[in-house]
Amino acid sequence: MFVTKIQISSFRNIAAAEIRFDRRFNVLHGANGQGKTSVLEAIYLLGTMKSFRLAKTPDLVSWNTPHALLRGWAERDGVGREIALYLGKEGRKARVDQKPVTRLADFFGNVNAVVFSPEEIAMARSGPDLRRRYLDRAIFSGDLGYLLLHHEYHRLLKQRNALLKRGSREGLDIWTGQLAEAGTRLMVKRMGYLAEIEPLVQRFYREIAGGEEEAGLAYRPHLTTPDLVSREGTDALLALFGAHEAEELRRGTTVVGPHRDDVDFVLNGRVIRTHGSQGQQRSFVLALKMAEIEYLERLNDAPPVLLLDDISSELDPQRNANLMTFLREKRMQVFITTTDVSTLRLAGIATHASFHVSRGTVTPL
Ligand SMILES: Nc1ncnc2c1ncn2[C@@H]1O[C@H](COP(=O)(O)OP(=O)(O)OP(=O)(O)O)[C@@H](O)[C@H]1O
Repeated sequence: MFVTKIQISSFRNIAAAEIRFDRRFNVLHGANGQGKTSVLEAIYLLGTMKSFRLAKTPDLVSWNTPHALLRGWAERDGVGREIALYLGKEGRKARVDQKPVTRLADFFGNVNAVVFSPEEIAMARSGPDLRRRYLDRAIFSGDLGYLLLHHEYHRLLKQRNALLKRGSREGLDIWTGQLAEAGTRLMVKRMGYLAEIEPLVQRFYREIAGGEEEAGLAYRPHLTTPDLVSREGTDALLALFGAHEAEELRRGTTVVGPHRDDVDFVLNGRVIRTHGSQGQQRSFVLALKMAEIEYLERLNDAPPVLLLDDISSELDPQRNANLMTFLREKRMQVFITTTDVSTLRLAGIATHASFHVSRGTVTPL
């Protein structure tokens, strides 16, 4: 899977750019705030319709312009696709090969992208929201059914919350039943994904950090346990909703459920959020990203593209070297931003393209 070219107009601080990429390594360098991350963000949007910086559409459109347009040319198994994404007042509209996208399945899968950025490293020490968002994003990228299920769960949650806000018990059981059903399927998928990637995380963690520490991923469904969720069908969630119904009616919102789940990153049985050093936290997230790449490669028979946003400042020379070895072996397309090219170790990478980014202008070197 490769992105061969991208055209950007009126996006963030980039008025207009056309960039032809190398199929292996692409280095974007320049000072802070010049637009490097915006190029990665544009590639990610063409793959997922979402910003990895969690930005809303108006944040993405250049100030004082009505809309932004992104176009990308991607290639997978020798088949080329042209993907276009319009960002404007009416929201986001996509076309693939000039045809409007009516089914999400026609859009997703053309560009699978994995991001590794300082914000991702922060999730090892943050509250549950970032880890849950990471988990959801990682599952979406290989499973469109999960994306649809996630939408369904949140649609039901909104409806149920509207009812709770009115303080009405009428019809509540029906929404509760549907929410428990969608929620349980969501939780089972989360568990399945974590079980698949845990051995990969263990392997990569050992390769990065050396030593005998055992990395683990412990799913923490909100106020229940994984074994209850898998054993009892929807009973575990129904029991939770039942136990909290009075509180939910009082507060006018659904207080339990998978929208509050967490996943613990664990080393030798200890949660690294509270017990890990910064070095362990960084190694862990790096191992997690490598596992995500390996998983997607197995699933699609092709590795995703990797967006590395300014990570050399986060990784020490040894971890940087381990990452580069992994990338050399993977033969995947990589986009990397940096303020300092000297920190990159590109030796052994057969080809690469470099671009200088300054005030929203991208110049090939
Ligand atoms: N909607 C927008 N319209 C115009 N400019 C914007 C918009 N949103 C952000 N900017 C500006 O665009 C620039 C883009 O920064 P970006 O994050 O891409 O830079 P960067 O080169 O990756 O920097 P850093 O190394 O600090 O991450 C910033 O200076 C920001 O103020």
